[in-house]
Amino acid sequence: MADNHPPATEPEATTSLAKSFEDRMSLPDDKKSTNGAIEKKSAIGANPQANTFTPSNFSWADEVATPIQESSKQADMGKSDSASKADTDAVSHSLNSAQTDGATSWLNGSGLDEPEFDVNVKLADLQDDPNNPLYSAKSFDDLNLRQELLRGLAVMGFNKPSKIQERALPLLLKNPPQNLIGQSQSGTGKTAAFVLNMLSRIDLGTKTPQTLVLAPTRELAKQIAGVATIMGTFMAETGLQIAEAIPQSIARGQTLQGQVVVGTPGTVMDMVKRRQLDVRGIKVLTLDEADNMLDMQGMGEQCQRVLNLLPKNIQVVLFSATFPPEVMTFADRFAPNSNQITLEVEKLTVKGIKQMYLDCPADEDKYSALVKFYGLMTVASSIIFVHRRDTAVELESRLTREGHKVAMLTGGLEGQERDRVFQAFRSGAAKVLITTNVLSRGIDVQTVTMVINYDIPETVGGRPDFETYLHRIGRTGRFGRTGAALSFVHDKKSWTNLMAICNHFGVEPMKLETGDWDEVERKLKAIMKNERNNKAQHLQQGPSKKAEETMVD
Ligand SMILES: Nc1ncnc2c1ncn2[C@@H]1O[C@H](COP(=O)(O)OP(=O)(O)OP(=O)(O)O)[C@@H](O)[C@H]1O
Repeated sequence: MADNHPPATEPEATTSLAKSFEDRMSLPDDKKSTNGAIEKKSAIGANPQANTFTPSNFSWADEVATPIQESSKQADMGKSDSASKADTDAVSHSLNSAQTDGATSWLNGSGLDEPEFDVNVKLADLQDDPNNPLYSAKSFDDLNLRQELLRGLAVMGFNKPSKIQERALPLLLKNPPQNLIGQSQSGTGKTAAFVLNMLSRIDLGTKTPQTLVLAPTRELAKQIAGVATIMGTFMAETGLQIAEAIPQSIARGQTLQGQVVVGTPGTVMDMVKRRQLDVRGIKVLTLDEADNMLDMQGMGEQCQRVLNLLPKNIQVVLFSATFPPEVMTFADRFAPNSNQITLEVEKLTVKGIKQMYLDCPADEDKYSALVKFYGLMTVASSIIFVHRRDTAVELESRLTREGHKVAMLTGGLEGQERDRVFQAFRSGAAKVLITTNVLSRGIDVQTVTMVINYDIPETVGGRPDFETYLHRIGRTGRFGRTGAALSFVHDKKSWTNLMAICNHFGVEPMKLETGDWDEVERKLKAIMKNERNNKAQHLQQGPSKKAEETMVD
C-alpha cells in the first residue's frame, strides 16, 4: 500500500509497509514532552484552565455540558448514587491497570475543571428525552445482569442504560444466544452493551478464552479491554481475567490466559498459529467498528479467517455507528440470522456536535488558518485529522518549531511509542493530537471538545468518505456532551466532497471565512449562544411529548 493512500483506518497489518517517511523522522522526547508551560495565551496546546474566562475569551471547553460536571459532583460526594465506598475503591484499583476513559472522570480520570455556565444540561435530562439516543425506559436492574456487573456499573456512574444498551442487551442475553448487528450514533455506549454481554456469558471456573473481541487498532483494543476490566471489577474477585491480543502483549512462547480476549485481527491470527491463543472455547465473537473490520479492502479477509478458526455456532455480534449498504451484505453472511438494530442515515449525526467549515483560499493557507483559529479560543482537548502520515509529521514539526505543544500519532509509529503518545493525550498532558484515520474510530476521550478535519476525509479513489467523516467528528460530543467539528476546505474538490458528506447526513455546516477573523469570532460566539438558548428552551419545555423512536429493528 502506498504511503500516500492510507486506508480508512490503518490496519496493524499494513503499518510496516507504509512507514518509510516516519521511520526516517526522529521524534525526540522533548517534542512529545507533555510538561512545560505555554506562556502564550490560547496557543495551540495551551491549557485552557490557565486562561481566565471572560466573555470575549470564551472557551469551547466551557461547552462540555454537565455530564462531566455532574460526574465531578459525584466525585465531591465521594461516590455515585448507588455505589459503596468499598466498591469505589475496588474500581479505582482496576483503573490502575486499565486504559480507559469513559467512566472514569469522577474518579479523577479525565475530569475537567470547567468554568460554570448559566445553563446546564444534565445527563439525566438527556436520558429522559425519548428523542435522544441516550434515552431509556428501563434501568440496568431490569436487564437481568449479574449482581457483580450491576455493582460495576454503579461505581462507573452508569445510572441508566442508553437506547442502544436498552435495546441490544435483551437481544444479546437471550438464550439460546442469537447473532446481533447493532448500530447507534457515536458515543452512545455500544462498548458497554457488548462488554456486558460477554461478561454475562463467561464461566469463571476456567481461565480459557471464551469471548473474543476484534477491533481495528491497538488503541481501541486496549480501550475495550480497559472498559471490560473496570466493568468486571467485581468478577475479578472470582477469577475474571481480561487479555489483550495486540503486538507485544505477551512474550514468545507464552500463552494468553483470560476468559475475555480483546485484540486486533492480525495479531489474533498470529497468536492462534503460534498456539499462544487457544480459541476452542470461544463462544462469543464481537467485532467493534464492524463495517470497517468487514471491509474487503481492509480487514475483511482477516476477520473471516479468524471466524473460520473458531468453533461453529458461536454468537457473532457486530457493532458500529455506520453500516454502509455494500458492507451490510457481507455483515449478514458473517452474522447470519441476526437480530438487527439499525438507524436511518439522517439519524446518524450526533446533535451535540456543531459542524462548521473554514473556507481557505488555498492549501498553503490552511496552516496559518489553523494557528489563527486556535488563537481565537481555548480548547480543552482537540484532535486534528489529516489524510496522510507525512502531513501529520510535517504539521507536528512545524507547530512544535513555532512553540506550540502538540502530539502526533500515526500507524507509522511503533506500538510502544503509540501507547506513550496516546496515554499523554488521554491523560490531558497533551492537549492537541495530530493523527490520521488510524484514530478516527471508537476512541473515547471525554475531554475532546473540538475535532478538526484539516483534510476532508476521502476514499482511496478520492471520493467523499462519509463514514470516516462521521466517525472522526464522533470523537467529540460523547454521551451527551457538546463539541464542535471544523472542516477545512481549500479548493473545488475539498468543498464538493464536504458538501456531499453534509448532504448525505442531512446537515448544514456553518461557513467561516479566513478573510475576516472578527467575523469568524462573532459567528463562533453566536453559534455557541444559540446552543445555550436551545438547551435552556429544552429544559424549560421538557422532552417532546411526540416521542419518535430513532431506532428500528
Ligand atoms: N449508560 C451509561 N451511562 C453513562 N455513561 C455511559 C453509559 N454508557 C456509556 N457511557 C459512556 O459513554 C461514552 C461513550 O461510550 P462508547 O465509547 O461505548 O460509545 P460508542 O457508542 O462505542 O462510540 P463509537 O461509535 O464512537 O465507538 C463512554 O465514555 C462511556 O463510559
